[in-house]
Amino acid sequence: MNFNHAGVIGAGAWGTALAQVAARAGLQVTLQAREPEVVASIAAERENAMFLPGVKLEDAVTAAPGLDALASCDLILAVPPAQHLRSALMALKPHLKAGAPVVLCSKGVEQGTLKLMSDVAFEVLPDAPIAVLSGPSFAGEVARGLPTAVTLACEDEDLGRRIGEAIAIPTFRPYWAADVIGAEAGAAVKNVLAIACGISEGKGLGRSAHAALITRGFAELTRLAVALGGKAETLAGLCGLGDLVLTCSSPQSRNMSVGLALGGGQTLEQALAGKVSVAEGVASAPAVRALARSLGVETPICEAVAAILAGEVDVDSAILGLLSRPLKAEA
Ligand SMILES: NC(=O)c1ccc[n+]([C@@H]2O[C@H](COP(=O)([O-])OP(=O)(O)OC[C@H]3O[C@@H](n4cnc5c(N)ncnc54)[C@H](O)[C@@H]3O)[C@@H](O)[C@H]2O)c1
Ligand SMILES: O=P(O)(O)OC[C@H](O)CO
Repeated sequence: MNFNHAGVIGAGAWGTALAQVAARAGLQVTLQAREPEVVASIAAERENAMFLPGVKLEDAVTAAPGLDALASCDLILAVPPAQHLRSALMALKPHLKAGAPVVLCSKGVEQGTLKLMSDVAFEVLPDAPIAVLSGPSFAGEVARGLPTAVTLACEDEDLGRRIGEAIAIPTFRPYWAADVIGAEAGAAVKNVLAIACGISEGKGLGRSAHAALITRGFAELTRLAVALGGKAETLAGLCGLGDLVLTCSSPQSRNMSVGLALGGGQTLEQALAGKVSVAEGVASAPAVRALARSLGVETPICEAVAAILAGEVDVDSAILGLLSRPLKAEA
């Protein structure tokens, strides 16, 4: 089956950037937007002024308010915030074309159930082929045509390859993989670690601390992913190390910027005030902590972030706690 018409659920920054990529790859694209003003601004100005201002959208991108508009799509890109994926897929279900693959692009763990995005999708859409797209990719950069590469994970590797080829353009290079769980675990945990790196930066702890945090964070991320059934080699790729390095290294990251604000002395409420964009690590941190504990996996950095966000500990005490941990072998 060739893909001709992509439907994108969620016209936030990333949904809009992916719509742009798919259109540049030659697909017709229907972009479902919850906000009437987003539908209107795309129709009138060819721009998503609310979530991705300054990017002129390709003619092949059409915005629509309802998921019924995706009924003829042969490829779905699901891009709502992670905590809303379940409700979005339930709303999609009556309109989903038989056999159309659903590519999960949200990064997080569902609160309450502690499920990865693919577990949620398998529950809601048991008959749909599922894939995961993840990797180092800031929406603004991708939409402006700056280059990157991502992981396209699908248990059916031939389908993963065909989806990857359908949406690839020279500046957006999907590499396929079979390890869906590894790809998703990397995506969810890196957002929590980016908050930690932001805090370190906001407190002025220096470049050495930053590098040490990324490295020990990568060890946590890999341990948890492997305990969930992922492969360590997947986490060494774009959806793990690649995305971790990006998100932990730039204030363009919403997650890192929340950490920067916390490290600079703001409360979580102040750090999130006035933001239209989602910082997924805030919602995922308690879920990642609970998931790791349930599996007996040590994740001290994620634990510290979850405790700070929950107001259980202040930033300075959390840092002291991490620096006072017993010394141990590195590997
Ligand atoms: N922005 C990026 O650079 C980027 C890159 C890769 C992956 N992602 C992931 O993509 C997902 C979406 O992020 P984004 O940056 O596009 O979002 P965004 O912050 O730009 O926009 C928020 C989105 O949430 C939607 N929304 C708000 N409340 C909702 C609800 N109750 N139900 C359903 N949708 C609701 C809005 O309509 C909007 O589409 C996240 O999981 C994020 O981690 C983002
Ligand atoms: O802005 P963030 O922190 O949500 O990160 C965006 C992307 O996930 C980076 O790959």
